[in-house]
Amino acid sequence: MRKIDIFDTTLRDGEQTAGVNLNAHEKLEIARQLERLGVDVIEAGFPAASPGDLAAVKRIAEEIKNSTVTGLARSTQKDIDAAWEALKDSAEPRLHVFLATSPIHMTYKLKKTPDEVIETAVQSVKYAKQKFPVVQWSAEDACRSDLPFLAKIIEQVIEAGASVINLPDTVGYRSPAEYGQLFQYVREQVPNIHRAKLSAHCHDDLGMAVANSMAAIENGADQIECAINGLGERAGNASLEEIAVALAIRSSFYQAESRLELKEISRTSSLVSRLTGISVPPNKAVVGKNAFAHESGIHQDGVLKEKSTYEIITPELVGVSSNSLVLGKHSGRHAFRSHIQKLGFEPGEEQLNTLFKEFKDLADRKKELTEEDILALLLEHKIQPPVPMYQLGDLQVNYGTNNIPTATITLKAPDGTEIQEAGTGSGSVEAIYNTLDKMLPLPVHLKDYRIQSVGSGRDALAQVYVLLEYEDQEINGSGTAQDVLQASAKAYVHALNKTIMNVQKDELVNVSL
Ligand SMILES: CC(=O)SCCNC(=O)CCNC(=O)[C@H](O)C(C)(C)COP(=O)(O)OP(=O)(O)OC[C@H]1O[C@@H](n2cnc3c(N)ncnc32)[C@H](O)[C@@H]1OP(=O)(O)O
Ligand SMILES: CC(C)C(=O)C(=O)O
Ligand SMILES: [Mg+2]
Repeated sequence: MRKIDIFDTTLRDGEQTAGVNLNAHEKLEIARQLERLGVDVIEAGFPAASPGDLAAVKRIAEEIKNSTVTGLARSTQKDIDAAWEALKDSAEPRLHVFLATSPIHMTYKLKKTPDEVIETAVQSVKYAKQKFPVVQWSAEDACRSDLPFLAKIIEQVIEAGASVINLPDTVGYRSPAEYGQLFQYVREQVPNIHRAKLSAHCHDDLGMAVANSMAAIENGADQIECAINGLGERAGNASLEEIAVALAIRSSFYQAESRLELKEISRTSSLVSRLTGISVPPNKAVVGKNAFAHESGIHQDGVLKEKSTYEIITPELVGVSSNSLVLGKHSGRHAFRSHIQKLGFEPGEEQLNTLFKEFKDLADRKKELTEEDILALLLEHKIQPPVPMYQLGDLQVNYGTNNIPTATITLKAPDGTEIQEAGTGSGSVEAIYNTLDKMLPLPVHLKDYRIQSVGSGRDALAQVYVLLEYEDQEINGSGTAQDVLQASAKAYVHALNKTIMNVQKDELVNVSL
């Protein structure tokens, strides 16, 4: 199996996404997460761009030790000096220096002849090599360059000391087959290419950045440059998460793998989305909120019977706790039954048919069915969850920046008696959950906690979902209230009630219609 180096450019090309501007603190936070993700190289910025970017790259280079840190520079002494200033204290100082090689760029942008471009490239690599042990050289717009000229300049920059050669598809122009051929051509026509690693850097203007990167791997690329959530100039770069998972799932086809900690992917994507302000489209592969959501009845039935029928990636692989079966107008009876069973309801076959018909009618009228809608449907039909149920009574939470958060809770037991308890936690929600654990001691473990608003506006309801682990089962609970702490308590009590019901399953009484 070949090892592919993952070169992350979220903090450089990714930051070139229109509207994105990260400060040094935010960049450092992302760099730490990229290190946890296990990327081989972090391109932390463009030190000559601004004093702020130089300082950010310097901070990252000083702190990050398990990934190599690099920075970009034009082929000028000033840019290379700025990069050295930023990177000299990193574990293995590495420069990324570039110069355009296509006739369009050389003529109109650089206003240089091809010979002048070769001379500039060679001089910049030689200058960089006096400082940096590792120099990566990029032929900007390689994909629209004259091939013999490209081979000639690559040979000379390797001679000058470059040990990584990048062939960027700067404007996202090539098809996968063509991009693969470019790698083959360079490998065959550049006599000293064995002295360098070959790198791919693809843009998504025609939606082919990931496919092109994979084609480069098939044709001998050793390193792939990519960005979290596919961020980058214009339509963005190849997205790291898609390449990483494609390599993991299809490693036998590509005969290659990365060293990434894939379970960090979801967390990394969320962090980058939060700090850049660029949200991830729901249908985005691997990290979109729908990537593991099944909506249609036939798929849901398949997944309930055997997940691999419709899942080639397990959610756990990339750090997502579980898949989800979304109830909507395309859902079928199997998913509907499974959903209401998880809510603690056990309707008979006839009840199920009536409920399912009403559910379909409702789904035709509403875009998205919430858990509250389903509960309302069940209660309308007087299908009661089996007893016993504990009900949340009084809830009081004491919180102050200098105090230990304390919760005092009253629960109404199924026999009508009231129990009261107080407890503390490191935050208000934890104080509530620690108190409830004291009141209803069960060997449960909180696996997931999510909060969202129902609708928008300052008066929107808070909806909390919790997922508890009890022995080998997962039990969810939900609660809705105007106040987030009350919704949190309700969700936990809901899940604890369902856990108790599971414990006492034999004694359960189903109330019929
Ligand atoms: C494909 C890519 O993603 S390349 C990276 C793109 N990223 C960025 O540009 C972000 C950071 N850039 C910046 O902050 C600024 O552009 C700076 C500080 C680098 C330069 O700013 P300025 O000096 O004001 O120049 P400006 O950006 O307007 O123009 C670019 C100049 O660099 C030249 N240039 C472009 N690429 C290179 C290169 N690889 N090597 C040397 N010179 C280059 C251009 O020809 C132009 O030169 P000119 O002024 O003689 O016409
Ligand atoms: C600087 C280079 C590598 C680049 O971002 C590109 O060509 O797209
Ligand atoms: Mg780029």
